[in-house]
Amino acid sequence: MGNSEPGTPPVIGIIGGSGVYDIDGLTDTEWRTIDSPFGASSDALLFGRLGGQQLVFLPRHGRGHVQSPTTINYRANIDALKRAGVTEVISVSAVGSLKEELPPGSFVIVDQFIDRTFAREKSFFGDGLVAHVSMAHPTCRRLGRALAEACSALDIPHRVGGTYLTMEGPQFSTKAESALYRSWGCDVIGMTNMPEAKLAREAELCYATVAMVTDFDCWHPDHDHVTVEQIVKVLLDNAERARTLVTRTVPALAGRHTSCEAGCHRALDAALITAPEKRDPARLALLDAVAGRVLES
Ligand SMILES: CSC[C@H]1O[C@H](OP(=O)(O)O)[C@H](O)[C@@H]1O
Ligand SMILES: Nc1ncnc2[nH]cnc12
Repeated sequence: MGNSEPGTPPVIGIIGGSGVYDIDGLTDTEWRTIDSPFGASSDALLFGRLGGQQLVFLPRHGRGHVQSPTTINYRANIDALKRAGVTEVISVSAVGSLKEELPPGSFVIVDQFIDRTFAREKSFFGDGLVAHVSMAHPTCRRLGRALAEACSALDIPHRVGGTYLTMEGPQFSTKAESALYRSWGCDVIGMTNMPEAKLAREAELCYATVAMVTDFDCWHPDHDHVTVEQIVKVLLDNAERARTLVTRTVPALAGRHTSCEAGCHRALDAALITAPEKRDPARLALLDAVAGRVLES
């Protein structure tokens, strides 16, 4: 089960988005299904090693891209990663650009989100055990720094920091929506990173997203609408660079000997509000992995 106490070695989880259905260069690989009380994860998890580092990969939409952004079981995915021992999660995602200066091919190390999704389970907690975690800084600055350094070393055009608007989908935005999100100052748009980032925080996992721009959405005067065909053309090259980026980033994360300096591994310290004697045993049983650290003490 997940363990992020000081001194425990990191286990890096990679959630691969559109176009990223495997990771190159892993040794000792095994696809393993992890049972979760929250249901079925998008696919089995690929366990392996990269150099000396233990790594667990999950294709967000399943191999062959069979799950839509709305039907992905985000809770099962994060719970399964936690049960697999993962301590930090790198999310790789295709996005549309809402800024002229972020053309297709650019990478953004996202540090903020706006959540416009409305048809998804967004919390592990609820009646019987209520918790409120901070989402002021939704990504881990340490993971973000490692990703940015790897982008620089690989000469990948990238921006450090940016706001990712999560829409419900699966249809792309209307022009009016795209203009609205631009007026809010958002940088990129996608359909998956919420509630994923919220759930990673509740599960006390470090989380950072590398967003790979595939298109200009539909606001751009020279790009009247988005199509999957256009996206896939850019996606294949982006996905190849993302795999290289992950390979380069993972060794930099291997040397952590204390729990995350940004506090991700202690997100539940001040989050539970339900009185101990009022907690629902059925809810507690679901939370053995996600909240075991704070429930056992
Ligand atoms: C294939 S384009 C739309 C699809 O791609 C993004 O998914 P992911 O974040 O998993 O790369 C976007 O959010 C949509 O789900
Ligand atoms: N324009 C866009 N809108 C939403 N999700 C996307 N994923 C890739 N491009 C996108």
